Amino acid sequence: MSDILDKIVAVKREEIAFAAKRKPLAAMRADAQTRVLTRDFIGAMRRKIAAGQSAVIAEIKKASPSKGVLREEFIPADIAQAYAEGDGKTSAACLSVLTDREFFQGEPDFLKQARASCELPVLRKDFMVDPYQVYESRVMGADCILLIAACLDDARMAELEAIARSLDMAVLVEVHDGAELQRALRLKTPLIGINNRNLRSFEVSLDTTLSLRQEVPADRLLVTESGIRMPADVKTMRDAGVNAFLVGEAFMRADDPGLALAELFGH
Ligand SMILES: O=P(O)(O)OC[C@@H](O)[C@@H](O)c1c[nH]c2ccccc12
Repeated sequence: MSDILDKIVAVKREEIAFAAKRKPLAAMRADAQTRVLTRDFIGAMRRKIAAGQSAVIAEIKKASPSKGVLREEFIPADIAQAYAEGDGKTSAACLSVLTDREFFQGEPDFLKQARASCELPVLRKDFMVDPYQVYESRVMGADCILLIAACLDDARMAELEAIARSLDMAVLVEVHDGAELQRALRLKTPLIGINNRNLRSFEVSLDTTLSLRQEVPADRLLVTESGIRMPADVKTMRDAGVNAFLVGEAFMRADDPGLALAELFGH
């Protein structure tokens, strides 16, 4: 267990084994297959961009392993509504909800509550390593899942993507370096996230996106993730042709996350 990512993955495997005792894979899969209608995650992003706006995936995250608790009063339904409304002019395209308990103090119920309180498509933000979690995501109500390239080999990544697609969920594949990006580009999904935060050291640098962006083909939708805090950060990205963002902490620390979003992205 050399670093935090290995530790997280180990905990995930334990959680999956435990959950599968109560509800076996076959039952979870069958349940997932009865669910109807996801919300169009990629469409919601593209619509914002087509309107000349930034496509913001606004995150609902109580705590993080690097920063601890980010927000004391934490009511996912209220935060989701605030994001969906913004200031009436500038608002979120989609939501991201942390469901990991151990490291981010998240819960599956947070996703359900957030999704029920608005019309935005929702990304389940967790560490996917097993098909079980993909079926479970669909049962939770997720419209999109995150696949972190650093946690997955090629075969597993493609397998999890195929399951997500078969269940009508979108996939955001997350990378942090050129090698991971090349692996991600072999998937079918157009949604490529470049995480400015190194998940092993927690160091954040917006140069991660700026230096990798040219390697992302124009038919993919590049999402810059983490460390976006100021209007100047947004401008730097937009000037570089990056129009999609995943933002958490800057909103979680604000009294009104929806107004904070409008302040950061309204221009
Ligand atoms: O809070 P920030 O710096 O705005 O970052 C949001 C998001 O990118 C970050 O929460 C994140 C990106 N990839 C992840 C993978 C797992 C957990 C969390 C993340």
